[in-house]
Amino acid sequence: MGSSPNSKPKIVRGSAGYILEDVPHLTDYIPELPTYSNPLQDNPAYSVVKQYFVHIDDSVPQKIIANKDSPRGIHFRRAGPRQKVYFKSDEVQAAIVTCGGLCPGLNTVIRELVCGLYHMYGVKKVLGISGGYKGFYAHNTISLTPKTVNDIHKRGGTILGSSRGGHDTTKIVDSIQDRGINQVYIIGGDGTQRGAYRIFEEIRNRGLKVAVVGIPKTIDNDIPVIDKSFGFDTAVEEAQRAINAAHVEAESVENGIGVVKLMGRYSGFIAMYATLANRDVDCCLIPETPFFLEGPGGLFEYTERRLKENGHMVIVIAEGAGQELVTESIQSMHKQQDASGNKLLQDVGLWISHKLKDYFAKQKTMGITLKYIDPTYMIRAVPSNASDNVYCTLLAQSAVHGAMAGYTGFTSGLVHGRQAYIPFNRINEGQNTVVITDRMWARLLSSTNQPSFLIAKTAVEEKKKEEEEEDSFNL
Ligand SMILES: Nc1ncnc2c1ncn2[C@@H]1O[C@H](COP(=O)(O)OP(=O)(O)O)[C@@H](O)[C@H]1O
Ligand SMILES: O=P(O)(O)OC[C@H]1O[C@](O)(COP(=O)(O)O)[C@@H](O)[C@@H]1O
Ligand SMILES: [Mg+2]
Repeated sequence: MGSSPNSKPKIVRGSAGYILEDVPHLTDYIPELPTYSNPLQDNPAYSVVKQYFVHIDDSVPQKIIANKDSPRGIHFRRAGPRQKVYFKSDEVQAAIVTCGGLCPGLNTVIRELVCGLYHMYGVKKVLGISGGYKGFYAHNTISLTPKTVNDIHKRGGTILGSSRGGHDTTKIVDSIQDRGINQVYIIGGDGTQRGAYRIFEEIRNRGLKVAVVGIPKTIDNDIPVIDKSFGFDTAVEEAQRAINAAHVEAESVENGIGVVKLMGRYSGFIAMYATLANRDVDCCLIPETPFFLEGPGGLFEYTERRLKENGHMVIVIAEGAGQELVTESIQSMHKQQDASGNKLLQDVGLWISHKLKDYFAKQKTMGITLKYIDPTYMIRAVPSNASDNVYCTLLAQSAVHGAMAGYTGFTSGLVHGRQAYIPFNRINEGQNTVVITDRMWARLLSSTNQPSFLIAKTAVEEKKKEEEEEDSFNL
C-alpha cells in the first residue's frame, strides 16, 4: 500500500486564538503556477449572484458553541468558487473513482462532478475509473459527459463500480501520470480517504500538477469532522420500512418480538437515528454501548417486562453491536477481515434471536413469536432521496471549485451546515462514533425506555463486589 503519509499539517494562526487548519495548494510545491480568471464570471446563471466568489480568507469554525472567554479555535477553509483558477478549461483531464461499499448518492455525486466541471468550468475531458482503486491500473476507463450521466442519479449503486482492497499507490500514480490526469476525484469512506492521502503524498513527491480531492461516502456516518455523510439520510429512511414491518409482525401475535439488524460496523448512527425516527422501537443496541442478556438489568429481564406490559416488542440492533458476546459463543469466527482490512462481523441479529428464543423456551413462563428482519444491503442499494441529492450536488460542486482553485489533498465536507475543505489528515485521524454521554443517546434512551445497560451492569457489578467483600469480611 505504499509508504506512510508524512506531510505536516498546514496550520495558520491568527489573533485571539484563531487557528486555520488549511489544505495544501499546488503552489506549495510547484511555485509560480499561472492563474486564469474564473470562467464562472461570464456564466449568465451565476452572474446575478452578489459576491459569488468566496473571499480568500473565509473560513468555517469547527466548533460553533462558544462562551465569552472561549478562544476562536479551529477553522477550515470555506469551500466555493475563487476569483482565480489554476487550470485552463481545455487543460483539465479529470478522473472520478468510487471505492468501498455502496452508498445512496454515489451516482448523484458522479453526475454533479461531471456536470459541474462541464457547465461551470467548460471542462470536457472526464474519465470514469471503473471498479475502485484497482481500476486505475487493471481496468479500462469510461468517458463521462453530461449526456452519459444525465439520469444516473435515479439509480442506486455506482455506474463506475466499486471494490475493496487493491490500493497500490505507485501503480495508481503511474496510471494518473500516464493518462495525463490532473484532477482526481475520489469518492469513498474512511479507508478510501486514507488511500487518497497516500496518492496525494506520492503526487506531491513526484511534483505533479494534479489536484487530489476526496468526497466522503459511507452510510455508517463514521467519518470525523463532517456533519454527516451523504446517503446516511436515505439509509435511515429506508430502514423505516424494515422496522415498520417488524412492528406489524410483532403486534399481530401474542408476545411478538421483531428483531431488525441494521448496518453499522463500528458506529451505531443508522440504528440510533432509525430508532429515534420510528418511535415503535423498544430497544436499540449499538457497538458503542455494551449490553448483557441475563440477570437484573439485562435484555432478557427487560424483554419479559415489556411483553407483559405491551404484548409485543421491537429490537433494533446494529451489526457491530455485541460482537464480543457473539465471539464468546462462536470461537471459530475470530478476527476475520475483508480485502480492505475491515473486521468481518458475525450475525449478531441471528445470534440474539436464538438467545431470546432459547431463553423463553427454557423459562416456560410465556410463549413468544420472534421474527428476525435483516434488510442488509437494501438500505444502501437504493437511489438517494431528495435531501441527499441536494447534499451530493453541493459536495460535488465544492470539490470542483476547490480543485479548479488549485487546492489539493482535501476532502469536501459539510461543517455546521457550511461547505468546507478539510485536510486529509483530519479526516483520517479517527472514526466518528455515537457518544453515549451526549444528549442524542439520552434522547434515544428516553424514547425507548430501555435499560442503560452500562449503568445497570455497573450497579450489578458493584453490588456483587460489595457482597463478596461482605462474605470475605464474615469469614
Ligand atoms: N490505510 C489505507 N491505505 C491505503 N488504502 C486504503 C487504506 N484503507 C483502505 N484503503 C483502500 O480504500 C478502498 C476502500 O476501503 P474500504 O475500507 O473497503 O471502504 P471505505 O472507503 O468505504 O471505508 C480499498 O480499495 C482499500 O484498499
Ligand atoms: O459487504 P460489504 O460490501 O463489505 O459491506 C458491508 C459494510 O459496508 C458498510 O455498509 C459501510 O462500509 P464502508 O462505507 O466503510 O464501505 C457497513 O455498514 C457494512 O458493514
Ligand atoms: Mg469504511
